[in-house]
Amino acid sequence: MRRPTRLQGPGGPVLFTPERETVEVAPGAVHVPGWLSPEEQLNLVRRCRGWVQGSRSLQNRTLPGGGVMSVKSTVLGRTWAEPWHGQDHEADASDPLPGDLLELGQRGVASAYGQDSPEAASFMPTTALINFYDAHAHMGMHQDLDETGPDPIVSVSLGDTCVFRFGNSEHRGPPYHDVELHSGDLFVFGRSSRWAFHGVPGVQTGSGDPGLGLRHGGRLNITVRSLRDRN
Ligand SMILES: O=C(O)CCC(=O)C(=O)O
Ligand SMILES: [Fe+2]
Repeated sequence: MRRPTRLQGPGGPVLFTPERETVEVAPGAVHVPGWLSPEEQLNLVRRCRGWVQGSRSLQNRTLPGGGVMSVKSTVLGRTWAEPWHGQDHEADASDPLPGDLLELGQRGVASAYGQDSPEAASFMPTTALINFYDAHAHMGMHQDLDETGPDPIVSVSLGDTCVFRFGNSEHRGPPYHDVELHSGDLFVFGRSSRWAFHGVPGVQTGSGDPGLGLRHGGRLNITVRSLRDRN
């Protein structure tokens, strides 16, 4: 877990960042750097390529207020009751979450909160959201409110490094922590941080390993979630 990471500036020198260690950024919000091995990252990128075909292609979604997101997204597994932000396939409550993602989510919770934690025993994810960030994409501060239950959100990063802004549960302004998420990092937020505002102000273009196979660079983010019935 404690290994130094290297950051390649676009066309610039290789910068050495300090050792990165697991940090509980706020109660219940845990950053685990270097969680996935390079091989696991490569496999996950390959799997993502298969998952985002056809009606599940990555698209710039329209927000309920009419704005178009700069991030391209798709959802796998169980979807929200209403067609999701312009998702063009019918919501299907029986869609199974791919087994690799179910297992990824459960492993993530166990790594962040401990194998013996209540969350590790009970987390049964139903849904995964895949986000793709190109050089110009960002995500504004928001709460993840679509899942009504208290289950944690499990987030995995692949490709370019980003700044993940993790705020408070009251409003979208400061105080917040800016956390660098590198390829292979895990970030889990639940418990009293479950409703914290968070966002991605930007990605460091070209910082990802070209060997990952993201043809034009960019960042993939997978969040594994548990969608409960609203009533
Ligand atoms: O890209 C990320 O790291 C965060 C994504 C996110 O917050 C979301 O999809 O709700
Ligand atoms: Fe979110």
